[in-house]
Amino acid sequence: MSDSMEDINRQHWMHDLLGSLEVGIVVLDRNFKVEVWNQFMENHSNLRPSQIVGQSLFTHFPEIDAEWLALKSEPVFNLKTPVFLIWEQRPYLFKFDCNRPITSELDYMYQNVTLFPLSSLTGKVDRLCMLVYDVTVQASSRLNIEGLNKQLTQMSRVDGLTRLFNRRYWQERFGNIFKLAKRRGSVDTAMMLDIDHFKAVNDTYGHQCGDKVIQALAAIIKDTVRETDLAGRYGGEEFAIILRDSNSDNAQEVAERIRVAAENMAVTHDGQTVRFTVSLGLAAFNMQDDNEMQWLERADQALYKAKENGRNQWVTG
Ligand SMILES: Nc1nc2c(ncn2[C@@H]2O[C@H](COP(=O)(O)OP(=O)(O)OP(=O)(O)O)[C@@H](O)[C@H]2O)c(=O)[nH]1
Repeated sequence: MSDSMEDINRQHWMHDLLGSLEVGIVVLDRNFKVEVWNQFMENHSNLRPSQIVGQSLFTHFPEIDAEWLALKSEPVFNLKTPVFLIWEQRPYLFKFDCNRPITSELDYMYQNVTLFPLSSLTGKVDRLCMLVYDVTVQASSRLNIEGLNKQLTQMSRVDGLTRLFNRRYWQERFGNIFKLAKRRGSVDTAMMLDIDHFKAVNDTYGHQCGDKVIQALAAIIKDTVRETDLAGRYGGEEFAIILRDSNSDNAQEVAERIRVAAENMAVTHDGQTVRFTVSLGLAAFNMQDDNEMQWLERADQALYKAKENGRNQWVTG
């Protein structure tokens, strides 16, 4: 075979090689004009090399931030070092559809991209090569795991029946609020509340009905407190709330709102209407408290007094 035939032959199988790679290969000049566009890129963009070669990359892909890419490519041209663009920082460079609708919930192909210099015989770098890797499967499983971890963390903090914070997590957060209050002298008020004669609800209507009453009270609490307040299920039918930036007067208003809402709430169970009331104890943060439990204890004492005084009321300790 002659040398020129050998050359053509080589070009032919090199072309096949580039075409069969499951990686995008793009060669760009310093002005981001496309010089090579392989089969992978064609398959995913629906642009044949004849439609894009010789044209600016940005004409066809306006989603690519030209300034940003120029900045990223600087070390490739000037320092002759490769640059890696990872999906965790930017999910994709080319907005290609995800072609794995069954295995992935992601809308677009996630990509890792490598940019490396192509030097001429004289060592000058006038072109860079871009390798585009489809990492949708890896990204999808990583995002799934992260999502599951978030869910697990959430589940470990929240009480299943009421969706309020459970006692363990509430206590942890309460500890931090106390430390902050001690440092800043914040105006926060602790509130303990408990359903009156709840045992009778369970005994009369059954445990399931009791659960519904607990849920109804939790809903009232969620509706009444601010997002910045800390509300948790402290025990069976006992709840604890830290009302942030609330002095005794503000807290009494909140307490009264909860008390009235509970009194007016009708829970239906097996065709029967169940009514209930709550008692509440309040204690504003006091610099003299040595620890958070002393503060909460004052709210608990106030709750005890509210029970003693006849229930369906709030008392400030
Ligand atoms: N349905 C239901 N009942 C619960 C739950 N946790 C605790 N309890 C019940 O709540 C009742 C609490 O009763 P007590 O502590 O005697 O208080 P009470 O009957 O509300 O009386 P006072 O608080 O004095 O007004 C008990 O019967 C517990 O079994 C729960 O998650 N669901």
